[in-house]
Order: sequence, then C-alpha cells, then structure tokens
Amino acid sequence: MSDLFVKICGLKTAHDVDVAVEAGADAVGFVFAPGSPRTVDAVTARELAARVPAGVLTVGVFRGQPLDEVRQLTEESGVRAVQLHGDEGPEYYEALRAEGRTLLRATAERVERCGEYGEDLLLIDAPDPGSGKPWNWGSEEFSAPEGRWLLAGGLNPGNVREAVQTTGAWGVDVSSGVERERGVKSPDLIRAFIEAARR
Ligand SMILES: O=C(O)c1ccccc1N[C@@H]1O[C@H](COP(=O)(O)O)[C@@H](O)[C@H]1O
Repeated sequence: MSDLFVKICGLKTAHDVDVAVEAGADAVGFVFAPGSPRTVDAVTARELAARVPAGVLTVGVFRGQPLDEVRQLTEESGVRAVQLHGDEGPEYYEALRAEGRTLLRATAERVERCGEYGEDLLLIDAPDPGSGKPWNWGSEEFSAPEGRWLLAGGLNPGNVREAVQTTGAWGVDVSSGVERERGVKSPDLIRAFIEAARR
C-alpha cells in the first residue's frame, strides 16, 4: 500500500465521517463555502470534527470569504486546517498562519511549487471546485509543482490510480466522486476510492 495522502471532502454526517476515518483517510473536509450542496454550519462541523481522531486532519473549506468569517468559522468549528479556494494573497495566508492553522491553498493556475504563499499543502483543482468535472491533468501541458501537492477535480474510484501515476501527485482530494447523488456521500464509494488510490 502506498503512503499517498487522501482527503475526503464535503462530509455532512457522522456516519460518513466514521467511514472515511475507518477506511484510512488522512484528512476530512467540511465545506463552509456558501452555495454548495455540501455546506455545513459551524455547529454541525464541530460535532463532526469532534469524532475525528488526532491523526486525521480536519479541514474547513472556504471560497472567497472575508478573513474574519474564516477565522470565526474555524474557531467555532474547531477544525485544524483551512483550505482556501479564492484569490487570497500571501498576506491572508500569513494572518492565518500566525494563528497556528495548517493551510491548504487551492488553485486551478499553474504553480511552480508548494509554499509560495506560505501554505503547507497545495491543491491543484478544477476551475469549478466541487463540480466533479475532471480537468486536463493528463495533458502534456500540465507540469506538476514541486513539494506537497494534492490533485483534485473529477476524481473517482475508477480514475484515481491512473491520475496519481500520471501526475506523481503527493496526495488526492475528492468530493463528487464519492457521492451517490450530488451532496450525498456513498460509504461504499468512499471505501473504494481510498482503496483504489493506494493500490
Ligand atoms: O465540494 C464543494 O462543494 C466545494 C465548494 C467550494 C469550494 C471547494 C469545494 N470542494 C473542493 O473541490 C474539490 C473536489 O472536487 P470534486 O467534486 O471531487 O470534483 C476538492 O478540493 C474539495 O475540497
């Protein structure tokens, strides 16, 4: 089994959190970005995060939200990491870093290496995060960044292994590809994804 880092995102129920943890996820994500079928409030995220053992990273997912809102939701929910999908600059990362958060920077742009904005992990995603649409990670134009980076966007149990082999990603992140309908996770697909990712 490989030591590929696997994050399962967009969890909304205790059962799905337990399934992801038991199946070996390294990180679980709770969406605070508005307008997603996966959005949860801070109270729900707090209850879910409390089930997660210390060795598994809990991540709050944000998109273009003000720094004070990110701070408040992070504090109230107790998640340890912040994943930013907006166009926040390095100073935004610096402010959160000073508060001791683990930082994931999500982008669909070409990036040379992880850490340029002070992030701990870089997430290379589709332009429309959470849509389940794959992007051209297999094309010759794509060049992988240096350092710890996660591949996301349209991954599922059927394509994740090939995606990792093709790109050399350090880790993977998934939401739509482990759902039986939009916004509703499938425990079987969560297990199948983690198993296939590390096969
Ligand atoms: O999952 C969402 O709804 C979401 C909303 C806003 C920003 C990020 C979101 N999720 C991230 O999108 C990818 C998963 O994409 P896919 O559904 O597997 O194609 C992953 O990085 C999630 O953390």
